[in-house]
Amino acid sequence: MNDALDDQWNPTDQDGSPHEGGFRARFDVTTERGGPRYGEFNEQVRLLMDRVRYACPTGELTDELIADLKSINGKLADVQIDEWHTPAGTRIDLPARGNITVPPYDVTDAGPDGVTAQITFRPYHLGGNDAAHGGQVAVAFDDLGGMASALKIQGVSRTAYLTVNYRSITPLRTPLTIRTWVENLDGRKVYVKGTLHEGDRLCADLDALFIRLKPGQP
Ligand SMILES: CCCCCCCC(=O)SCCNC(=O)CCNC(=O)[C@H](O)C(C)(C)COP(=O)(O)OP(=O)(O)OC[C@H]1O[C@@H](n2cnc3c(N)ncnc32)[C@H](O)[C@@H]1OP(=O)(O)O
Repeated sequence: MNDALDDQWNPTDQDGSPHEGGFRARFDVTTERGGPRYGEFNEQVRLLMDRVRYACPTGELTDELIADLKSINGKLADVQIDEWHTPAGTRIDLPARGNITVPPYDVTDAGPDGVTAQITFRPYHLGGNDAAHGGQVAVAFDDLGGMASALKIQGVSRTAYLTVNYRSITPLRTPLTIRTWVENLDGRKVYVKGTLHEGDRLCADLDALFIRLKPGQP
């Protein structure tokens, strides 16, 4: 990868400190970065992906959309910073902490005993036949399984394995309940379980292992 590309994907850290490992033990969460309408901005991006997923534009409209998107991407190119200071991932007041790459969830309960959240898979999370893509269900379990691990060990861990059993169809556009909790701790090994329900119906369950990172471990 050349230097220009490397800079594009790894913008310089704002405070110049070296990365402390796979995830930083501490980074500032916020309700302010991106401004008071950042949540609305997130929603527009999600809506864009919903519309793109089901759109069949004419060639002329595709030309117009490319021009519009180039303009938007140009504006965003001017405000790139490192991952530790972006609103996406640190805006704790927004669904999925403002991270549009994760299916939007709202945490309703979180602590050392586990995490409960309401999650809604969007139209753009389509796998097929109006059901959620299995990989998107795994993304949700990874994010919230990682959160359960972090809250239990009060530290950072990485996913070693993540097994998802798909028990029944996971619907789109429907509020679902997702739960994750630490089942067992064995040294650095954090065994996490999880469930995804529509009402009483089990859609999927999780069996995962997270490993607590050693100081400085990438
Ligand atoms: C709040 C926000 C949450 C966001 C959560 C998002 C989480 C993520 O997506 S992380 C990204 C995906 N994961 C990765 O990229 C991880 C890549 N893998 C790695 O970095 C390393 O393999 C890592 C860190 C998992 C383990 O490596 P290392 O720290 O050297 O540990 P290592 O000594 O190999 O293993 C520790 C123990 O775990 C066990 N172990 C490690 N991997 C596995 C595995 N896949 N299956 C079973 N056991 C395993 C080892 O056998 C060992 O056991 P014991 O202590 O009994 O001998």
